[in-house]
Amino acid sequence: MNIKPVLEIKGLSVSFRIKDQYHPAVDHLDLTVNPNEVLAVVGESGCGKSALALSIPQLHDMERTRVEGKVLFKGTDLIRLSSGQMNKIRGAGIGMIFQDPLTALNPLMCIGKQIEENLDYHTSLSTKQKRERVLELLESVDIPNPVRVYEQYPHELSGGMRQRVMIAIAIACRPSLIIADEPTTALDVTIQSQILDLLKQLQQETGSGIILITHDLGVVAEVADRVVVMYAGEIVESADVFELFRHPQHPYTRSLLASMPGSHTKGEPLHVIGGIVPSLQDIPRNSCRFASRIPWIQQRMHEDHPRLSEISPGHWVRCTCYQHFHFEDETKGEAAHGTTRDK
Ligand SMILES: Nc1ncnc2c1ncn2[C@@H]1O[C@H](COP(=O)(O)OP(=O)(O)OP(=O)(O)O)[C@@H](O)[C@H]1O
Repeated sequence: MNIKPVLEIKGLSVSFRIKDQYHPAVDHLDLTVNPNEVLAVVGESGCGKSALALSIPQLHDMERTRVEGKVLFKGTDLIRLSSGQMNKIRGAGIGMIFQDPLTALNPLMCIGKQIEENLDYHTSLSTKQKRERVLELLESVDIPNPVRVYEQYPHELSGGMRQRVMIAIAIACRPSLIIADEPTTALDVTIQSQILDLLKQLQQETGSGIILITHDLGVVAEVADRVVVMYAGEIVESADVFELFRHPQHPYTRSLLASMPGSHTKGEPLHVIGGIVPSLQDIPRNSCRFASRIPWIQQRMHEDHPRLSEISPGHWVRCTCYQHFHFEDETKGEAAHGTTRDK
């Protein structure tokens, strides 16, 4: 069966202006999200995940940002839409959930009215129908006592409850796509798990596609169907979640996985590859962007202008360096290079 993606991103570049020059934080990126699918985008801080997330609903400050390529939402290129056209899609076709509901919610408006605002803008429900729909939404995100919460203000709710409200707002108009940018990062582990279960359950009920941005591989393992690993503005690996966790290939993916609590042998320290994500001006644009963090791999083992190659059906990896990467070489390599790392 031919499934039509809800989101197709083609050749997307998002560049920020720094001292009158534009530097891509997302660089010629392609990805698709299908209905009924949770696509996780992972990477360390500074890899370009939020730059990507904000470019879908066109939320960048266009005074300082250049967005190029195609962002096709059910076939319509969002980059080409006017702000009026975009407003109609934002909140209706596309729902958004961000890390910090306290800044996203209006502190002066009660919860019920905030959810109703979205319905006001995108539907023609009567006042009575709107209230009923809001109570139904609060119930669907497992908020106890929806009638009371309807009247409450954001500061009266716990972090987990506020995030449930954000989810209720995001799903209010039954969007085909939900963008969740670090939705559980601010929450403690038990609540995190409940929120993720809720997202997954709602997604299964509505058939929407979710793009889940996170730095946390534990979150990925819990809910994702497919995973895209980003490094310095590029996808370095993408695969089905099981394949990625069982057969990670790119040195960056492998180091992310090896640094996950629970992934290492008992009693041994977590494995962490040294170095940091380069700043935008320092990203090497024509060679392997991860090379400087694995200096024990010789330059000739890397590709010039590395491309994504499909190494097994649906499993894509960038640069040939993955074929030469072994963790045990790291210590030898460091000795040979005289490099030291923070302990
Ligand atoms: N408005 C901006 N102006 C200039 N540079 C920016 C701007 N926003 C982000 N950047 C830079 O773009 C790169 C990607 O940032 P981005 O926030 O997308 O990363 P991220 O992976 O989402 O990290 P985090 O999880 O910390 O948000 C970083 O180098 C960041 O410093």
